[in-house]
Amino acid sequence: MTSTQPTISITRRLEFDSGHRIPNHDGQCKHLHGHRYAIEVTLTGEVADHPGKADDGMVLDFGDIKKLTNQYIVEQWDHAFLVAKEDKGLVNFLATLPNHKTVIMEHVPTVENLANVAFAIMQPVFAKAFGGRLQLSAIRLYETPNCWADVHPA
Ligand SMILES: Nc1nc2c(c(=O)[nH]1)N=C([C@H](O)[C@H](O)COP(=O)(O)OP(=O)(O)OP(=O)(O)O)CN2
Ligand SMILES: [Zn+2]
Repeated sequence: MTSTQPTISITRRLEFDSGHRIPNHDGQCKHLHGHRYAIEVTLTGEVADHPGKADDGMVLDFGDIKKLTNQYIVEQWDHAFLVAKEDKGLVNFLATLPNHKTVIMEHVPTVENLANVAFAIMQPVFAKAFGGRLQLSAIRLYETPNCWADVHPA
């Protein structure tokens, strides 16, 4: 039976702090620096019609988006230095710092690439959770209040 319910998108925002650099940048961003990133996770699905239940009237409890995004992204990247594997001098330097939280990325850590990685991590997580009834429809990652990248399903 096909559903008559409209789909609705909901978005949960979380923030974290990370260091990075863009090694071949022709401006300031080639230097080691950091950002307070903000990630906005948008899920699309039907609103639950479960009178009397905790999730009645929700696509998903915002707390569930927070929990999973914290687990898979924020706890991994917060107060970490995000470095491209090709940035070998820096990778080697960071490895000399005892217990330093370093995340080695496949590609240069632009906001586009980081948003792409976050989407690739979170898409299967949300596809498997909650009975497969939700779609990760967007990830928006802010590098600064003025600069961000959006990723949507292919
Ligand atoms: N397309 C991209 N361009 C740039 C990226 C990026 O990830 N993708 N990153 C940077 C720098 O890392 C930096 O984060 C952005 O610096 P900037 O342009 O200076 O942004 P601000 O918001 O700090 O700029 P204000 O001048 O203070 O408004 C560069 N480019
Ligand atoms: Zn930067």
